[in-house]
Amino acid sequence: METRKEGEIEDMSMPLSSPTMGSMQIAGGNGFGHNIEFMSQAYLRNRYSEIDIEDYTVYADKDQPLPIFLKFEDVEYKVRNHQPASINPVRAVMSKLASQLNLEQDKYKEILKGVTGSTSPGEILALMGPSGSGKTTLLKIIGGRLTDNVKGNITYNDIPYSPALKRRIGFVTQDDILLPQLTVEETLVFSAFLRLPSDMSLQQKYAKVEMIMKELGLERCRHTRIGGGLVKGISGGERKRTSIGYEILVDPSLLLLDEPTSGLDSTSANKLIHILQGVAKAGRTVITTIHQPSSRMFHMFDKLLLISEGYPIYSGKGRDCMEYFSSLRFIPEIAMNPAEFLLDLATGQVNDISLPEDLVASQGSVDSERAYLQLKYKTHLEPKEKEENHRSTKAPQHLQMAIQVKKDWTITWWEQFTIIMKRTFRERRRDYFDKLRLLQSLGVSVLLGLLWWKSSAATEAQLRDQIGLLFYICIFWTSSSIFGAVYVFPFEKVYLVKERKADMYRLSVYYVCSTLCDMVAHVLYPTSFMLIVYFMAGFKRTAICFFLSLFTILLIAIISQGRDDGLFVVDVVSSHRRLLRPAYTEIYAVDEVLIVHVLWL
Ligand SMILES: Nc1ncnc2c1ncn2[C@@H]1O[C@H](COP(=O)(O)OP(=O)(O)OP(=O)(O)O)[C@@H](O)[C@H]1O
Repeated sequence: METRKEGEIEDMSMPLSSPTMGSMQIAGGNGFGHNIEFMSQAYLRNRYSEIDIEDYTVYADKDQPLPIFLKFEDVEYKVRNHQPASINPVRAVMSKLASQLNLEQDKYKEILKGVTGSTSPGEILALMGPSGSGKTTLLKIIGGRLTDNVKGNITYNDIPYSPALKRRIGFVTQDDILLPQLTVEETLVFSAFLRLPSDMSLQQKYAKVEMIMKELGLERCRHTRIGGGLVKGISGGERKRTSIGYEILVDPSLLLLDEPTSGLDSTSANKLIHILQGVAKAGRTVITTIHQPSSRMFHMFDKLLLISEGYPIYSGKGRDCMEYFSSLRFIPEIAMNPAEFLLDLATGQVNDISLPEDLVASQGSVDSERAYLQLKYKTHLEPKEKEENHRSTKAPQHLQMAIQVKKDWTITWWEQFTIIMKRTFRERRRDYFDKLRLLQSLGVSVLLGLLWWKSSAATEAQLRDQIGLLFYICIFWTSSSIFGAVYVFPFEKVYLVKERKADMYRLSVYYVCSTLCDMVAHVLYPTSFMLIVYFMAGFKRTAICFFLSLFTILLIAIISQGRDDGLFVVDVVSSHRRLLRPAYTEIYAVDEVLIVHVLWL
């Protein structure tokens, strides 16, 4: 899809009038919960079917959240069942051909089987359903993170997804991807500095972080490391709240949350949903998956989509769902939390639920109850949803255009560089000053020094001996740098992928910062190594010879590491990454040959 520059659209779409929702600027920029009241009134005036174009002129300002009216219709998604690859090339080609011609339907697993719905700014849409029903998958499709094998129609202000939307969508994933060595405060501050508009002062950005931490109850653990894996850090609930803070900090227009309340006690979960309500009422569209909300929480959702094995069985207003199911004669026989009742229906566990007579008569099994509910959804609710989607007025043209506008970077390349540089250094500094690493480097240098103790280059055989040592040193520093990158990158890959999906910074910034930061280690260790081995081995004791040798080794270490970082970065972003892998070994081989030649000369 064509993406245009912001300025062009502003000129084309409408004359800029002064914002009619003045306090929204505060909400978009600095405020968060304070002007919710005012915003909610503005949005109540502008429900989907009665969009007042004048009221939206404010979004021409790039820092304002753009209202996103989301519609999805007949969304289907399937994945290919894993099968061992055939070693017979003819069979492999046939299988590929058959799959392309759709002849192998049975080899696909259907995850979503026609989901329809819609949601508007100011609303919270809750996706409910048992584990494995397809909630996360739907959320990922809506967030533009799953695109292959997706069928159906998903529109944002009546326009299909485009990468221009990346920076308008906040996605809180189930597995909270946060850098483990940073503290909670550092995590939020770096995110604020990277993503909040440049016209906000540093104080305002700090104040916003402060406010989010207060709202989410993160003050007590602000100086605690995030942790993860073997690093001890904050609790699971605090981690979840930090992830949410990380996303809502930048006021995304569309906020998607995957199980935000998992790991929280019921009071914190309620508080969190209150916060999400505030975010929604301030003009954002919020979609959240949720497993088992308390009845209090349940009533805070504006819309509900109940999914059972990839099929929707209810969609509509949360408060109407009990009425809908009782109209179908599904009535709880004991007092039940509505969420519990809905999940029982979606899983087919209907022990304490009275069933409609026609279903009882047909000797209901678990599957027949679900099939019954799916059928009822298809006949009663789906046509209504589709009709509503089609009947509702099209989003105003300027909103349609604005959605295609790629937001400019909030800060310059240099500003991104300084922030990412600081962040990378803080994240990796423990590795750089690792005692074991230092011990290894010094140990090897002393060992080599002893083996080549006071060697001389008087005869050809002795010279060859010294060249052997030089060769060993080159190989040692090449492989050390490779392993440095191999150990760091797989861990950082998930963060890089996540942040790239949110379009947080330029890829070149990440690459330059990663390479420059690692230079700390690639200068410190080889220098101390060379200081020992050079003099113990009795190489020429002239300043020029020493510094040239040191310079060569530093160059080898830095180039090896920079090249590996580069290959890994390309590996992450390239769609032809498999083709790259054979290239790794070839590049290394050519590299080593070059190094040896340089040394010989
Ligand atoms: N790439 C894939 N390959 C095979 N199966 C997949 C793939 N992605 C998802 N699935 C399957 O699709 C189903 C739905 O997964 P999804 O993560 O959307 O469920 P969910 O409703 O979010 O579950 P939970 O509440 O446990 O997170 C699951 O059965 C899962 O195993």
